[in-house]
Formats: sequence, structure tokens, C-alpha cells
Amino acid sequence: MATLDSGSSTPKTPRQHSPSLSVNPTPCEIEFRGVGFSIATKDGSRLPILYNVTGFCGSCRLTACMGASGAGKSTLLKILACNISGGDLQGEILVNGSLVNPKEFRKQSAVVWQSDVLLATATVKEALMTSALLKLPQSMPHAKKEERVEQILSELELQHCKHTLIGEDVDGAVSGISGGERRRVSVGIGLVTDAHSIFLDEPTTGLDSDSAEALISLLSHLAVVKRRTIMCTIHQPSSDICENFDNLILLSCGRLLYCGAWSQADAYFEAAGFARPGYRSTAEHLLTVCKDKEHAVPRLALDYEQLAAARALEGKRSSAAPLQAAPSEVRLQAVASTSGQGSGAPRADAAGGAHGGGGGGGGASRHVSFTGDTVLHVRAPRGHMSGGLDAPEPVTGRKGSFAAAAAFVLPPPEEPDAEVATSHFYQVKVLSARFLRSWWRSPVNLVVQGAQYLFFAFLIGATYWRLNSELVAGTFDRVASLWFVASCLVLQPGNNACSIMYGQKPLLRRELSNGLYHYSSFFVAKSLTSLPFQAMFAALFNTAVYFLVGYQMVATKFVVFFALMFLMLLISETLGILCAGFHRTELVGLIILSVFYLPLLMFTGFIQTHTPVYFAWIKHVSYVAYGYSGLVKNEFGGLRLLGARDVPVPNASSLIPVNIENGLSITNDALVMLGILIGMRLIVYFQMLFAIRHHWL
Ligand SMILES: Nc1ncnc2c1ncn2[C@@H]1O[C@H](COP(=O)(O)OP(=O)(O)OP(=O)(O)O)[C@@H](O)[C@H]1O
Repeated sequence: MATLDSGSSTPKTPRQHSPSLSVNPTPCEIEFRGVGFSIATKDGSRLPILYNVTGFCGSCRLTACMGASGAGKSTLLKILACNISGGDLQGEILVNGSLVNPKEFRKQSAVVWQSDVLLATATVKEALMTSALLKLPQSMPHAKKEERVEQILSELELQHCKHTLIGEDVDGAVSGISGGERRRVSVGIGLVTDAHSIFLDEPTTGLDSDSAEALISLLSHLAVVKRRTIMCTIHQPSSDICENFDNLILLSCGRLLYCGAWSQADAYFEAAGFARPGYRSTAEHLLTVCKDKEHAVPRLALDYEQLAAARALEGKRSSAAPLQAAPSEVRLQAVASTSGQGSGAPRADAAGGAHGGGGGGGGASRHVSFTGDTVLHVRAPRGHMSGGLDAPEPVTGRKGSFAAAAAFVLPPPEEPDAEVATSHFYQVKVLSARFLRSWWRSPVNLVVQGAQYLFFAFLIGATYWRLNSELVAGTFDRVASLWFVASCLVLQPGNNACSIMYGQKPLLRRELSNGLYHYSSFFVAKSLTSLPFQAMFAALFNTAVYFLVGYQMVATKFVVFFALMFLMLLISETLGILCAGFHRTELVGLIILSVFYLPLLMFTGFIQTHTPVYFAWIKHVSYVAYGYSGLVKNEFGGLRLLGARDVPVPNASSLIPVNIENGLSITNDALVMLGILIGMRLIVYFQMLFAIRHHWL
């Protein structure tokens, strides 16, 4: 019988990191029992992704979740972070001994996804500061929040680049801070809010070996010294990286093969008949074992399930016993007292024995006894648990077999009404400042869009340069040029707004799920801050095109022209945002938008002399038809056109084609457009809210 010695989890010496942060959150012990996850397939059957997974993530520890590609690591991480949507979830999660409250848990934890979701136009410090402003209590003085951010910048070794723009990361070509720094900023955003648990999906992806090791070492430091519960998924870590791991969760084909101290993994697998050859590192060896899906994986998974069940029974028997000091606490004390020299740190031994299944695998005995710090140790730090561990229900994996199953399902990750620490007004203020900075700092938004408007203005100007007053040409060119002018303010703002919205969605998703603000605050801030910039684009385009084409040089006519065009631009912008809400893929959103364009531009009365009866309704709901009709009436009112032998035409308005003349005054055209604008803004608001609630954002 192999007995694993507790001394193997001796505290390691963390790298030297900067001075401590002032705030340490309550340690958080996460236990998961009988977790299963499956998704529906197109043929109506269910595809299982995780089977009956039972284990834990210790507080003040760095837990690595390893396994081959497709093993279910990211899925387990999302489940533990209460950030999974869709699919059928079973089992239960306990946090410090109590069933998890997903909404609360999300607020107090942070998730760092494989690709960092950061605002390219913010500096490192601004990114952290925005989180601090929105997440920390509004009553906390600004100086204190700034101090907290400065401390985190030091802690994460980001002081040197705190005023650098984060920049884009397009296919690995980063124009801003480096990949490792981006990852650290993402971790910092979690820390600034005192997250007690941090989940990182493949944090070392895309980093060179030094940066990867530095990051993992930093995480280890945060776990041990800052008392965070940290779990990360990882692929084939190097030996240097592995030295930082406290615990290991090993998955293969959705099944758990091991959950316990990293230092005891070798002994566990050796006892199970899978001794590590000397030339392989632990990580390499375990991943090799995972490859034997026919024999090793089913047997090890079964062993582990039996072990889990045995430990559950053990827990039930000992539930009346007083809690022992958690190894994490002991380890923390050891780190403090030995200044990282640590050897032979004291351990709390839960004296739990577990026995694997029958022999095999090389004939070695597979009876293994574990200390409390190893496989399935799930004790919470003293004082943070309401009582002893309850033994779990039998691990059946059946849907609904756990009392807490419902707790998984609701509320969804992007809960729009997640409680936030600040008032609506304050959120709008902070977000508006950020939107304004983004506009200002984004050359794509300003220079490219401005150039686009000017280009079209000059194109139309050059085509219809200085309209003449001859009856036929003067009439047709005015009607045609105004149609092109209106088209520009339909296509451009719509496309731009749609693309910008797609760019903002990932950040919106992350920040809403972190409970930084309400969606309504984002909506109001976005709408308010875009107004001055849209007005600027409208001024640029309208002024250039009006004078180049040579419409009536009357001040009031120009003001009416400007107002109608501006309304049209704002509605087109809203239409673009609306289409961005229809689908998660930008291409699909743009295609839907283009489907709207055609009827909007076709049924203005300019292109056809007769509108088929079944399309007649389009003119009544089309803002372009109202805007275009208003523009034409504005231009022809009081216009001086010359007929045969240069005789002035008495009433130029009578020349307006009947299909364009809608019988409304220009004021009424504008009022109808205003109504459409307000209506569409409301539709966009509720559409996004619906998308957030149903995970379509
Ligand atoms: N929504 C989904 N639809 C279909 N299959 C899914 C879905 N989510 C996960 N899967 C499948 O479940 C399995 C586990 O996925 P998961 O992303 O958790 O694996 P992983 O271990 O993190 O893999 P990797 O290391 O490659 O990221 C994979 O085979 C994946 O294809």
C-alpha cells in the first residue's frame, strides 16, 4: 500500500514580487460535486462534455486544470466561475461550504478569458481605474481608488507601461502593450475589485516561456500571499511553470482522473500503476497517460470516482468533528514564517483514507492513502464555513439529482440587472468619459469616417457641380443629387455604427457579467457621447455637399437641409446598432443591414414612377422616404427655374414628382422622423436587453 507523505506539499519559495496590496479578500474554498454538462446536438441527442466531476479548488492556492485538447477544461472553468450558458448542467458547487449563489459569486470573482477583452483606446491605468470607479463603492474617495490602482500596477509590474495605450491585438500583431502585459492587465481588473477567486483560461497562450513563467509565478504569489483562489487551464506546462502549481485537476474526455496536490500526483499515478519514467516531467507523463483513452482513462476515472465517493462518506462520518485548520492557512503561515524557505511545513492531516479499485496497470497495488491536503480535500478555512462538510448526495450524474441543480441555471452570466456598486448617474458619467476618450483616440472613428464623408461629398459635388436653373436638367439633377446625398447618410452611418457596436460587444459582455454597470447606463452614455461626433460628421458632409452642388443659397434652407440630414444620420446609426443586435457574427449583422437598405432606398419615390400596391406601406414607415421628400420640398420651395425662352417657372414646387411629394409639410416630415428615431432607439434598447438575457449579445 502506498502512503503519500504530507511533506511533499512543502511551501515553495515564491518569486519576489512587489509590496502587498492593502486589501485581501476572504479566502474562498470551492468544491464541486457530481458536475455533469451536456449540450444538445442537431439530431436531438445530447453530447456529454463533462461526466460526474467531483473535486475542489483550494483557497490561497493555484490550481492547474490540465488535459488534452477537448478534455473539458474550459467548460469546467466556466462552470466553476458560474459563467456557463446553454447546455444541461448537473451537480452542485459549494463555496466555503455553502451552495454557491451564482450572481453573488460572479460579482466577487474574476474571469480572464483566453483572448483578453480590453479597450484598445484606454491606457493600462485607465482600464484599471474604470473598473475601480465602477466596481468599488461610490462612497469610497477617488484618491483611495487611485491608490488601490497604483498598488495593483506595482503588484503586477505594470508601472512602467501604465500610461501606454493597450492597443489592438490583431492576429498576434500587437500595437500597444505586450501579450504578457495584456494578460496582467486582465488579472489586474479582477484584483482591483478584490475578487476572491480568479479563473484564467489558458493564461499562457501566446506568451514566450519567460513571460509565461513570470505570469504563473505571479499567480502563485497572489494565491499564497494575497489569499486568492486561483484556477487556470493550461496546456503542456514546462517544469518551471509546474513548480508554481499547488493543486492539479486532471481531465480526460470529460472525466476527472485526479484532483489534489500537484506534489502528490506522481505518487498517486505510480500507485495506480502508471509510474512516471525519469526522463519525463510530471506534466508530460500525465498528458501521455491521458492519451490512452481505451484503457487508462476509464480505469483512472473509475478509481477517482470511487475515491470521491469514499471521501464523501468519510466527510459524512466526520461532519460532527470540529474543523481542522485548513492546510491553506497553515501553508500561508509557513510562507510568512519561513520567508519562503519552507521545508517541512506543518500540515493538517484529515486522516482520510481512500481505496482505489482492483489491481491492474502493471500489477502494482493501487491502495492509496491520502492526507487531507491531497485528493478531494475540501475543507474551508476556519471561520468561513458554517459547519462541517455535508456529505454529497450519491454521485449519480442524473439531471436534478442535486438539490442545488437550479442554482446553476439562473441567473445567466450576463445578468442585466446585476447589482452594481454605483448609481446610474455615476455610471453614465464614468462611461461617457470613456466613450469620449475612445472617440478621440481612435483614428478609425474620426479620421477614416471624416475622410469617408468628405470623399462622398466631393464625389457628389463634382458630379452635380453648380446645378443650373434650366427647367428639365435643373429639376432632374436636383431630385437625383438629393437622392444620392440622402443615400450617403443612410449607408455610411449604418455600416459604421454596426461595426463599432460589434467591436464594443465583447467588452460590454464582460463588464455586464462582472456587474460593473447597468446596460441602461451604457446605452445612455453611448447615445449621448456619439451625438457631438455625429453632428461633426453631418456638418462636414452637409456643408461641403450643399455648397459644391449649389443648392439654394438661403440660410433657412441650409438649416432645414442640415436638420433633415442630421435626423436621417441618427436614424441610420440606430439601424446599424439594431442590426448588430440580431446576430453574434459581424458579417451576418452587416448582411441584415444591407437587406434593410435596398427597400429603404428603392421606395423613396425617386427611382420608380409607380409603387406596387404591396410595397406601398414601405413608404409610410421609411425614414428615408420622409427625409428625402422633405429635402426635395425644401429645395424646390421658392426655387427660380427657367422654362422655354428663359421664362421663369411660376411655382417650382409643382415640379416635384408625385411619388416624392407625400403631402406633408417639411415640419411634419421632420416630426415623423423624430418619432421614428425615438421608436427605433427604444427598440434597440429592449432588443439588446433581450439579447443580454438570452445570451445572444
Ligand atoms: N457549445 C458547444 N458545442 C459543441 N461542442 C462543444 C461546445 N462546447 C464545448 N464543446 C466540446 O466539448 C469539448 C470540451 O470543450 P472544452 O473547450 O471545454 O475543452 P478544452 O479541454 O478546454 O479544450 P482546449 O484545450 O482545446 O481549449 C470539446 O470537444 C468541444 O468541442
